[in-house]
Amino acid sequence: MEETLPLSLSRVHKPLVFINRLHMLLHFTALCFLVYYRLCFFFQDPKTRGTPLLPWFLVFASEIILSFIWILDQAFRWHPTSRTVFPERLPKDEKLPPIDVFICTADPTKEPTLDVMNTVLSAMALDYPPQKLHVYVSDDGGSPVTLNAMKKAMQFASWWLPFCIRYRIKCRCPKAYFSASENHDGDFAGSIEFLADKKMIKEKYEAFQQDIKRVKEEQEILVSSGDHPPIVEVIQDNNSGEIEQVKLPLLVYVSREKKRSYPHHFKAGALNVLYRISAVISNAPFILVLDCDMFCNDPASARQALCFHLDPKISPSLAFVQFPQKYHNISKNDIYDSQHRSAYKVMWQGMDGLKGPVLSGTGFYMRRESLYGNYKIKDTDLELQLYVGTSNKFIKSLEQNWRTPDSVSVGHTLPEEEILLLASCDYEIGTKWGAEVGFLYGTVCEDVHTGFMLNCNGWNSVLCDPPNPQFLGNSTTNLNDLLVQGIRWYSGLLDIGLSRFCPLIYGPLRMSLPQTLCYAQLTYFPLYCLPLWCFAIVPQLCLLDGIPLYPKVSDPFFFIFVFIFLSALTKHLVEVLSTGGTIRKWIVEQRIWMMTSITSHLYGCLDAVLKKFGLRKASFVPTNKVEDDEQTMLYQMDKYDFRTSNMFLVPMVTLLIINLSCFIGGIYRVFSVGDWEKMFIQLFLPPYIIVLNYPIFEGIAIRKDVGRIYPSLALLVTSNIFASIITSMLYSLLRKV
Ligand SMILES: O=c1ccn([C@@H]2O[C@H](COP(=O)(O)OP(=O)(O)O[C@H]3O[C@H](CO)[C@@H](O)[C@H](O)[C@H]3O)[C@@H](O)[C@H]2O)c(=O)[nH]1
Ligand SMILES: [Mn+2]
Repeated sequence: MEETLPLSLSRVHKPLVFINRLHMLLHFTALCFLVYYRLCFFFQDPKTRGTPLLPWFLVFASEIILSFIWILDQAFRWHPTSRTVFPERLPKDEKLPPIDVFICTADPTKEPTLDVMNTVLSAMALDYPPQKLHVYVSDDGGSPVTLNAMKKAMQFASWWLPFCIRYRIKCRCPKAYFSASENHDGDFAGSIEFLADKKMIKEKYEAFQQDIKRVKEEQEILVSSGDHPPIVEVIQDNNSGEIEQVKLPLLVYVSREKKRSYPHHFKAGALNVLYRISAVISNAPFILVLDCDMFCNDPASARQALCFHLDPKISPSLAFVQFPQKYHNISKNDIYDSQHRSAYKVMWQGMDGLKGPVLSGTGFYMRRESLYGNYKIKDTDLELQLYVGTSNKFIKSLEQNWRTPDSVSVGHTLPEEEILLLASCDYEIGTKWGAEVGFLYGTVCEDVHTGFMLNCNGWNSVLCDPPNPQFLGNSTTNLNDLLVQGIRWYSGLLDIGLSRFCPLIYGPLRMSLPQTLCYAQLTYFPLYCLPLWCFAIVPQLCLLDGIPLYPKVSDPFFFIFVFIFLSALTKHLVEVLSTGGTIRKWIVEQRIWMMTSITSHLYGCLDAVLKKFGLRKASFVPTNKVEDDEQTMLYQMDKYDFRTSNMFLVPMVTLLIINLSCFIGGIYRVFSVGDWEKMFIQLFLPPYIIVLNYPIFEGIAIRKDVGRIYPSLALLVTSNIFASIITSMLYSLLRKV
């Protein structure tokens, strides 16, 4: 009986499907009317139409781009699905497969070593047989600080793991456990023995913290963005813990070789090195990938993921199980939408109902075999060498099942030539690494690209989103980090859209239409910058000059525009509310959409285009993960922290100036001429933009705290000059053409 029970169930949200599709139909019909209205203009007699061609064309083009992205967006709402897992129905521990965990870190100055070690410890403490768990850390900084800290972490693990196991601790990231205001210590909460052990472990953790501090002080932090040799070391398990002797998972430090003259392909390159090295050490069939700032908040994720990977109905074509990214540092109103609500609460569910969610960089259990590319067992050794490189051990691993890693010499820098070969920077030259094998290169959004290609090659994925967050990361909670990270993402995403893997061309023959549209949305939504810039300038300038761009109030088409506007806003509001958000969250998301579109989307697109023409090199600046108390406080108080570069502030301030001045000028003109009926929508637009972006105005004119927009001469002069140039140039152009 037990064996026939399914390991997981999936459920389609039927009422949601109905509502979504009805909304699509209505909204789409209205869009068709809009296009009809705009097109009619071009067939009117130029003398009687009363509006110049250029502004009409610009606004129409913007509406077309918005509608295009809207259509792509609907694919996520076509077939939303969610899943439930039953890990208690899994086979016994002896029958479970081994798992390799990959953790990437790059820069100990931006990624606090203590936090990285907390991630490592939380992964080692997963609820899984320890002899079947192997944790590999990739240190792209090649820093002795990380290596030495790992040795300390291993010592602490020999206390921490037995404690977690004995008292069935739920949160096994020590930092999170000790800083939580309340812990669900379960049955043991009142036990004297537990309390004594907890006190003792807390002291050990404090000592561990001090150790890390000392390690940092002793070794001056040299982040070698330059050259360093490969180092692979298995960390010694002293097993000094006294609570109970338990076996600890294997812990391996890997710093791949770097030379300035060789491309290192950022995180994807680091993951591929781990992928090869782990293949010759443990070769586990499943791999958990974690960013260094994303700890395991619940030890159950491995078993939950196996509910899919071990399900004979799902597993043959299953590449990975993705858990949504969730964060521990989100405030109530989340003024930067740091949690990416729409992505992880709406879009991924939608993709799960198609061919599966896109790979999201961290928090996923990948099947090793799915990254082998198109290799076939019958390939000769020579062919395989051209494919995966010259390491015979690695080639052997392709055909071999997993093995227990007792053959490696623990505690030493691994002497094995072969392992160093696999971590060397020229290993991949002339092979298919990054093109067909492993994590793919060519964009800094390696996750989306790899996930897309897996889906194209026939692999599926699933989303696992249990009520208790399995992983918790650190999200960007200040404007500067948010926008800098945004540039990288949007540039990386558009890279894919502009490459030969453009989803709209590469996808349709390889996957269903809705899934193709989802990927197209992910790669093209940075194009939001074009319509948003247009809507922030063109209707406003036309208002100033009395050029109507929208139907007048008495025109039946007026209601089409009102309907589209309200329908989009209402749909968004309903989604925010139904995914646990508030009306304030809805406003915040609208605002952040505008702010990021005119800044990081724009710069991201420019970056991608320049890269396409070979005028810029790809770069991956890791996000800053050092917590700044002042910044955190501003975020918690819902105050934007405008301490960012003028590169971001100038566009915001410029557009604010244009909107304010055009509104004042426009009102004055409308009152003197009395054509408010014709200009109604254009009169509405600037105050809507200003009110929604009130924090920018407040930041310049009202706030006095550190996070305000400091009215430096450079900022004010540049913004005013930009505003004047845009106004004067466009103003005359829009009237004439
Ligand atoms: O050359 C590099 C650069 C970065 N990293 C690591 O990559 C991870 C992600 O970098 P982070 O700075 O945290 O970037 P985020 O923007 O927060 O990451 C998101 O976006 C990335 C793609 O741009 C994905 O890879 C991540 O999984 C996803 O969480 C971190 O663990 C870094 O240590 C490296 O190992 N080598
Ligand atoms: Mn990150």
